[in-house]
Amino acid sequence: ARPVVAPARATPGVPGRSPRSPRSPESPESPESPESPESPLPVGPGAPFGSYQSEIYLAGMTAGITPIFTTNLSDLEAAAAEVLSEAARRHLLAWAGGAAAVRANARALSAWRIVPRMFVDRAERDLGTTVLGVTMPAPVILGPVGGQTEAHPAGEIASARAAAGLGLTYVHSSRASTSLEEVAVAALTGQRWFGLDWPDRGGPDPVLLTRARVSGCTHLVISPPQPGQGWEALAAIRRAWDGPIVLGGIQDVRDARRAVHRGLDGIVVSNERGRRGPAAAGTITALPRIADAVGGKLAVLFGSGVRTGTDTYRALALGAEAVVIGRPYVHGLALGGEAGVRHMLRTLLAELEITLAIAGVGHHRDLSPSALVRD
Ligand SMILES: Cc1cc2nc3c(=O)[nH]c(=O)nc-3n(C[C@H](O)[C@H](O)[C@H](O)COP(=O)(O)O)c2cc1C
Repeated sequence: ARPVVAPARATPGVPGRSPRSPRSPESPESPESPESPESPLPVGPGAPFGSYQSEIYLAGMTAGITPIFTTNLSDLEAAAAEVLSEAARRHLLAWAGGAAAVRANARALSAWRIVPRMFVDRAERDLGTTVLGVTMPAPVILGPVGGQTEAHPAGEIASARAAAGLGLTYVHSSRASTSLEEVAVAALTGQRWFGLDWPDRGGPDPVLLTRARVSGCTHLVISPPQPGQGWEALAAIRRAWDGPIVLGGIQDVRDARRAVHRGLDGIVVSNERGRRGPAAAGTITALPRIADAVGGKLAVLFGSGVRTGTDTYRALALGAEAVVIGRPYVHGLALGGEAGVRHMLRTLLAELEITLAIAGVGHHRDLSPSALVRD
């Protein structure tokens, strides 16, 4: 069987490293090649997510087409490490020494176990949802990640196109390696939000926010203030942005309540890539209490360490309306450009749908913490 798309690319500038399996002569020129025979079956908004496994099986059986890379998302980071340069690995795999926080997140998530149900007839499953007025085919958002051309030459354009193709929302980072306008043109039909760093005293750059607006970003996702930065900038952000505003980095019930009082429309429960020092507990530990305290008053999203469909299920059961993923789609990008991001997303969504089926749940809005037990 030949691979669907050749592995992303060689690892430039790293002596002694070579891509895992070199591109064969009959492989397409680039992962973005329109001819790349990704699957004989239809893909796109409306394709049932849970059928991806049987699609992969059929494509292999009937056409000799194998998936672009592993469907075991827990192995994705290691696979991406194989094709990335040393510099890219440092930037994309362990962010600013946050490895301890990453491990704590993974440990805390995996401690929650799924409770399988029997005697529940659930033929119909629906992953669709609406978050802050945006209709989504699944509760999964691609979070802001800057500098994505380091993972793959097609960078943010590939990620935004893969998201748009599946109808998922993509958050464009203000530190992206590709401009807002280029991404808008490349992924015109996609839902796009804008990820902004907390501004300095001078307030947000009005030109940047206007460009985000004009290029089609509807919502703002802001990183939390750093030590020494006050809340004053929030009023200026409000004045400069008339759409919904989501604040990231929330880990504490009191901060979540403060976000409600300050009129924010949503929060992301996340640990800021561990930049605030190693977390004592994984971020998921804080989610149930925060969701209890402020759920219904603003949108509660979860965005730290989600790697699989099972992790997504865990976060939804513990009170998140949707999850925000970062590194996993960048690993998919490194391994196969746009097709790699699409494969990663479809694998995660298939897994989520199958996990819901195992748990006997038709829609994730019916999930509650009782759908999990703790080790
Ligand atoms: C290489 C890299 C760059 C990132 N750049 C940004 C950024 O520009 N703005 C932002 O708000 N978050 C940024 N993030 C944070 C992600 O959006 C996400 O919150 C974080 O990676 C945690 O999610 P994950 O565990 O799924 O990766 C970045 C993360 C990584 C790994």
